[in-house]
Amino acid sequence: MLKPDNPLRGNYSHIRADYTVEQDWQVYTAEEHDLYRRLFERQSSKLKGYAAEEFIENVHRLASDGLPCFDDANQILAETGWKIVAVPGLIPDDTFFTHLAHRQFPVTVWLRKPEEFDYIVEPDIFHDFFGHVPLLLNPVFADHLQAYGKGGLRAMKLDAVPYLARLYWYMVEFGLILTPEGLRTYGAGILSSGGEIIHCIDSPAPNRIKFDLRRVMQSEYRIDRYQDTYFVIDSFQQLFDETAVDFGPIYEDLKKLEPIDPSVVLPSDTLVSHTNPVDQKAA
Ligand SMILES: C[C@H](O)[C@H](O)[C@H]1CNc2nc(N)[nH]c(=O)c2N1
Ligand SMILES: N[C@@H](Cc1ccccc1)C(=O)O
Ligand SMILES: [Fe+2]
Repeated sequence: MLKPDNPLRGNYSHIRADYTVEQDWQVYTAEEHDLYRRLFERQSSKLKGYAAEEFIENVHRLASDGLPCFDDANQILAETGWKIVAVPGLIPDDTFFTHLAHRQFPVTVWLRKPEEFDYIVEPDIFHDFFGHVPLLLNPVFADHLQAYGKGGLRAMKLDAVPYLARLYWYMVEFGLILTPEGLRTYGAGILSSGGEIIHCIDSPAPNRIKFDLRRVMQSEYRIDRYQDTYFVIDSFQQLFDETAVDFGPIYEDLKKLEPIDPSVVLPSDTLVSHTNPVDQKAA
């Protein structure tokens, strides 16, 4: 569970039963604060015209000089009834779902190394905090994420976690949203990535398909490269409403179907084109 070469490893003297730890903010080095600052500045400069407005306004409210202090962020998050809890890395599914169901978002405490500036295989504090936390301040998205946590516990009982995990992947991590101003992203996996934030909006290569719950939950994904396919919502309210239905019968149907390859476009898919005016974008 711990990252083997994690420089903070020695400070997780106590991992609680719910996999939370103390964020020992004093332990971060000046080099780590500087690295976080550079990651933050690089990503912030790319948000305009690429990130959803709901993300941009809240990322600035949570901004700190260097690594974020979770206690400080929690003062702001009280507004939507969420809080951050510190975790040492990826935690078991049931624990993760339980935290979300209680409006607690697990944020990894350790920061990537300088040589991992552009790419990291597991979530670190930059991905988790910069990518995920701002939208916890959006009331509709915040409610969706709690419902997802409750749905996760239910999916475990129904032997359906892989279907639900695809929803998280294609929405919370890699989701696009079609706003009146143009196509934007709200997915944390994209927002914390220097390359994919531009790619997902501007590149002619990926498929951009209108959100369809069953289609998403039937679609496989790749974790080791830019996505072949992004799914596009019209609003967070749409995401909330269309996932508020009983997934039980849907899981049963999906268990009888073959998964869809992530690079495939089906005749039933509605494609969204990337037609954003260039002059709205960050330099
Ligand atoms: C299916 C489930 O949503 C997913 O695998 C979970 C598991 N544990 C996790 N643990 C952390 N810290 N962060 C995560 O995003 C996840 N994702
Ligand atoms: N409606 C889902 C729960 C859920 C809500 C929102 C997101 C994901 C899952 C169910 O019946 O299991
Ligand atoms: Fe994530």
